[in-house]
Amino acid sequence: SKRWSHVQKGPEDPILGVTVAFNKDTSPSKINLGVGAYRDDNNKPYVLEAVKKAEKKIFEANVDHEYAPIVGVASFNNAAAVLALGEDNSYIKEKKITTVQTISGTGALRVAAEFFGRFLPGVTAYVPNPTWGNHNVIFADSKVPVKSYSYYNPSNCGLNFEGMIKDIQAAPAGSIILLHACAHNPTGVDPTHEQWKKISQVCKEKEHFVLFDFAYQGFASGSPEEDAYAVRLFVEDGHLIGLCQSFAKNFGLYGERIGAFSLLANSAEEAAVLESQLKILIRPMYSNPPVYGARVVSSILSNKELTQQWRSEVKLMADRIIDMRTSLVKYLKQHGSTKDWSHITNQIGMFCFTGLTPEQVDRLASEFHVYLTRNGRISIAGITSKNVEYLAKAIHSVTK
Ligand SMILES: Cc1ncc(COP(=O)(O)O)c(CN[C@@H](CCC(=O)O)C(=O)O)c1O
Repeated sequence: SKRWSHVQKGPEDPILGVTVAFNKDTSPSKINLGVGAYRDDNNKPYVLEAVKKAEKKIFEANVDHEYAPIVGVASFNNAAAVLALGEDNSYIKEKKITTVQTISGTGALRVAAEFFGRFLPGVTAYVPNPTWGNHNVIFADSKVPVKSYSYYNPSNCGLNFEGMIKDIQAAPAGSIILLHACAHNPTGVDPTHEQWKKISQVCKEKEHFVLFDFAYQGFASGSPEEDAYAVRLFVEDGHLIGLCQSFAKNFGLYGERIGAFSLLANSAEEAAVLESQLKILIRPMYSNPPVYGARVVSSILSNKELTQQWRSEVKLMADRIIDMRTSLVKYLKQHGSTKDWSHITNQIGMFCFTGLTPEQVDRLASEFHVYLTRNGRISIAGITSKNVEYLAKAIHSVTK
């Protein structure tokens, strides 16, 4: 039959497609700097000890496999909100917040976007330029108009703060402003504390709705509290924020698809109304979320020792990333590069926006078997003490 003959073959995803190309490469010196997934110094995925201990407890508890509620595992939802907002947050204490478990961070963003499409009709979402590629598509597929605000300054590989403020001020009052809470993807450039205060003030003046994408808590600086600085500042300043959380990177639970979406409200009654509509939205989308990842995260965060173990491990991951940044710059200099690579160590989190052109990126793949996204973003986690010198030589070769 000709039923599907009109369907066109689509392109690979710009990020996940890099792994497809990497897997096809047979060179022993190939390096994958594409997908933002942590690897240890042996380039292996890292299963946290805290996760292994939690899994043992879950196994020994002989749990069943019944459905979770539409909103997910309650103990996880509460733990996720407490981790982001803090133990003594008044919205949590007064139940002026609704949190639903989602299919990881992507699912949190999609549920949020679908909710805005229904209840903020015609309101435009503003995302940073550049941002995680999926942001634009998630809003577009949810029928939420999406535009960009200036964010990155290519001339110094830093923040275009003036441009960001100007664009946020120029957006129609009450727009949706998406902010990366920490470890901006793809640039690795975060506002300073002072700049966050100004951004908060401008969003308040314009009565914008602020949606935080919080995909790397603990992973950026090594401190979950430091990484929550912007989120907690905005709540302090009175913003009733939306919050999308991913537990993929900071708990190493990528494939378990564990995330959360929270909305702060004026009252417990309003929070309950919002939750009722979130349930109506989720039910026909995926009905209810998978329980395993929620059980692992809530087992860890409800246990002092496991939480302490997690904190030390997320700091270990963050510190290794920071070490690789320093090491890459050292070898670039050692191998004769005279360019300014200070942005590699100034930037924070999983990614570095190198400034490499698409043509230089193509050469790294074809001549040196080094794979990264064409916008010049590298996932630092793909760098190890064994391949960092080879990488530095390759980057120097294509940039000299
Ligand atoms: C800012 C941001 N938000 C949300 C997500 C969604 O992560 P979940 O796995 O759905 O929780 C990512 C993951 N971005 C990484 C991982 C690969 C991908 O999904 O693109 C990346 O950009 O490489 C992200 O970087």
